[in-house]
Amino acid sequence: MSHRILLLPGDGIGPEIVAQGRRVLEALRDNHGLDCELDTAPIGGAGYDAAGQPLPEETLAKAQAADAVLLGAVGGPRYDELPREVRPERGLLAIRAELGLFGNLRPAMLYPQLADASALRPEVVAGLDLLIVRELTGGIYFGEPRGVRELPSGERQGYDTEVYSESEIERIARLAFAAAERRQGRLCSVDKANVLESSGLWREVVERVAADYPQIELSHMYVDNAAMQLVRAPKQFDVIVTGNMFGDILSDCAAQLTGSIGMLPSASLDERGKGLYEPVHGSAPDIAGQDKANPLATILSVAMLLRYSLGKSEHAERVERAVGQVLEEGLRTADLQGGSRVVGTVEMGEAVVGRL
Ligand SMILES: NC(=O)c1ccc[n+]([C@@H]2O[C@H](COP(=O)([O-])OP(=O)(O)OC[C@H]3O[C@@H](n4cnc5c(N)ncnc54)[C@H](O)[C@@H]3O)[C@@H](O)[C@H]2O)c1
Ligand SMILES: CC(C)[C@H](C(=O)O)[C@@H](O)C(=O)O
Ligand SMILES: [Mg+2]
Repeated sequence: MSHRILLLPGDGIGPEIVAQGRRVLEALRDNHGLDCELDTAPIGGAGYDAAGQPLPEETLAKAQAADAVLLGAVGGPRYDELPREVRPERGLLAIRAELGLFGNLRPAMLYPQLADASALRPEVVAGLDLLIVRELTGGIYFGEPRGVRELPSGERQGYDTEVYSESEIERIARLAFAAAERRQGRLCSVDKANVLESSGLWREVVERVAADYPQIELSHMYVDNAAMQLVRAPKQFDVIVTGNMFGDILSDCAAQLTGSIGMLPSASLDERGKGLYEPVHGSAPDIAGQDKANPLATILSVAMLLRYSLGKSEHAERVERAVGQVLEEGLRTADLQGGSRVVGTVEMGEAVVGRL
């Protein structure tokens, strides 16, 4: 059966890095028996330019029909002054919501070859392997009401609403407990239960779900402490489960532990395991169009796509091994310290393809 994979390059460095992800898929198809068909559609600013909407209807229809989606990144200064409902970021939020992608897996793993590329001392990060499970379709990103209103004084006030229902908390908790079962068996739930009502309920529901996973060691941590602990002693974590906004922030923080945000892949999954895969980083307008972007987060997202949506773990391991090998050989894009040779986006992609 041929697997239908939809590519959504997006904006900024998105097209450059997705082009390298595409080459990896094509090489697996042509040389390693991966049966797949690739299609492309616009999203974000590119969607707005093509169809006046950050998530054109045709793009959504193609995504719904695909077995898996690979996305680059969206957004950029050209679009920052648009009304909020047509901003590129809204397209990304809409596709996550429309496809029901509530479970966002963001692994942060340090390749041993990058131990000296981290902003932290090698002994603090050596062997780092943690997984952030971020709730992706709820919380303050989607809560109503929100807007900007005028107070009686005439002053304007912006407001958003953090909301989590029991069922939303329960399903992300179950995903995280199941992930911890396949790993080291430790789960840390991150919240702000000392202040927020929604976090109080979050903690209560996570505790309730824990009864079904007696073999998992569950702990709770406030988000401010979690940010500090991630930098102080990141190896204490196995799996972290948290809400949408806390997960967004903590995953950028965890990215830097691995050497660069250009190294972090992610998978966003629905109830049945269908998924969208994307690097954790954004469209990096400061380096777009210069062949400087690190394509490895996107290529590692391809590996996650192969493993989770296509059930092709051997192909996934082949990709991950090839990434390890190019790093071992000393190749580095400019965002990564160390190594013996700085290469551009295209050359890094070619090198990975050459080691598959
Ligand atoms: N998933 C997404 O599509 C996504 C995620 C985050 C931000 N954004 C959007 O991207 C735009 C820029 O946001 P930002 O600057 O806050 O975050 P960013 O992640 O795009 O960039 C932050 C810094 O990291 C660098 N960087 C990011 N990815 C890199 C890569 N692959 N290789 C080398 N360096 C890399 C950039 O050059 C920049 O210095 C905004 O419009 C934002 O909304 C999109
Ligand atoms: C661009 C933005 C909507 C997005 C988010 O906040 O979820 C990004 O930062 C991410 O981490 O995927
Ligand atoms: Mg983010």
